Amino acid sequence: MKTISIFNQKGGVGKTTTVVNLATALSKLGKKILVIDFDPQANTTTGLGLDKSKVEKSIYKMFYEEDSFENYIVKTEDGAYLIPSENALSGLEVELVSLDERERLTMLSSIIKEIGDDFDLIIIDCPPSLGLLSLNALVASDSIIIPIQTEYYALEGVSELMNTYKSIKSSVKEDLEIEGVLLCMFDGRCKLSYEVVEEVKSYFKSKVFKTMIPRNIKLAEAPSYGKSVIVYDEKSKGARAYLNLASELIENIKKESKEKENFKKKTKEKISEESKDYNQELRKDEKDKKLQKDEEKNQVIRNDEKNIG
Ligand SMILES: Nc1ncnc2c1ncn2[C@@H]1O[C@H](COP(=O)(O)OP(=O)(O)OP(=O)(O)O)[C@@H](O)[C@H]1O
Ligand SMILES: [Mg+2]
Repeated sequence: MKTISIFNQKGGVGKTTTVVNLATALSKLGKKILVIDFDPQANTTTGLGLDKSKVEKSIYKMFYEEDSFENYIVKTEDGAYLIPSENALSGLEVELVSLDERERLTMLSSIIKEIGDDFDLIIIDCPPSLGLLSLNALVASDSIIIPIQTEYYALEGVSELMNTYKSIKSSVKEDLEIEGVLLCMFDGRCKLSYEVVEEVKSYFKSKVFKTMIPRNIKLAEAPSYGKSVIVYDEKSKGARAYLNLASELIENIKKESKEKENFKKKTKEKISEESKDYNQELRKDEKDKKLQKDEEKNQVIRNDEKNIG
């Protein structure tokens, strides 16, 4: 199981649209996906068909109640599972401040650990800020997907975002990875969009997903029906783009885990090779010592014989 945060402190770049549609697309491809809406705006919650004013068992409540985690998970009509949010979650930011530094950052991690290995993937929607809610989401994640809107100020705030990422990596979560950078709301008729794509690629290099999300009216309409675009209009460009992204992500994760396995295997082989060499050397050393001792003994005997003679 892997946990991925969809993160960019800039507002309106396509985080929630990506969470809702990527999660649904992955479910459609047979994966068991849990979405955690960790934004007090609760747009993912409504986008997946729930009335946020009627939510009782939200992620916010999970921080205070003793109930078992299954009771907070809802199966959405679009196929993914969801732990919903509610506006009251914004209060958590203030409440976390009173905790000690480590606990303040690891509260969501502890909750996710309880969920265990029930899902193939957990996807977290983050609020548009670098506050404690986002930091908790990053610390709880194995990797992040950074959606970037292909518009004039696309890279604005990216250095701040990268500084936050690096500071989390060097303090609490050494192995936090960038899963990929996703170009959103791409407009093929606009020259500027192509320029922004080049700019983002020269900054993030191979980390940029091959799939780009086009600006598509169906993507904007679907949330008002409480549906993902995959269910709202499966043939739309938006739906196809998120289905492609889901396949690309699955391939990347497969590749990554193969590489990790190979690395583990190679390290194991290297260790066993080294210990073999070491044992051989040890045996040779012992043999040499024994030969030397034998030689010394023989010398004593020879001397004795000489003396007797
Ligand atoms: N590819 C797209 N084509 C058309 N509209 C889009 C697309 N992606 C997102 N939108 C629309 O743009 C707006 C912002 O998108 P979204 O809510 O996903 O951004 P966000 O990063 O989650 O915002 P926030 O920072 O407020 O949480 C929404 O109205 C959404 O419907
Ligand atoms: Mg959002």
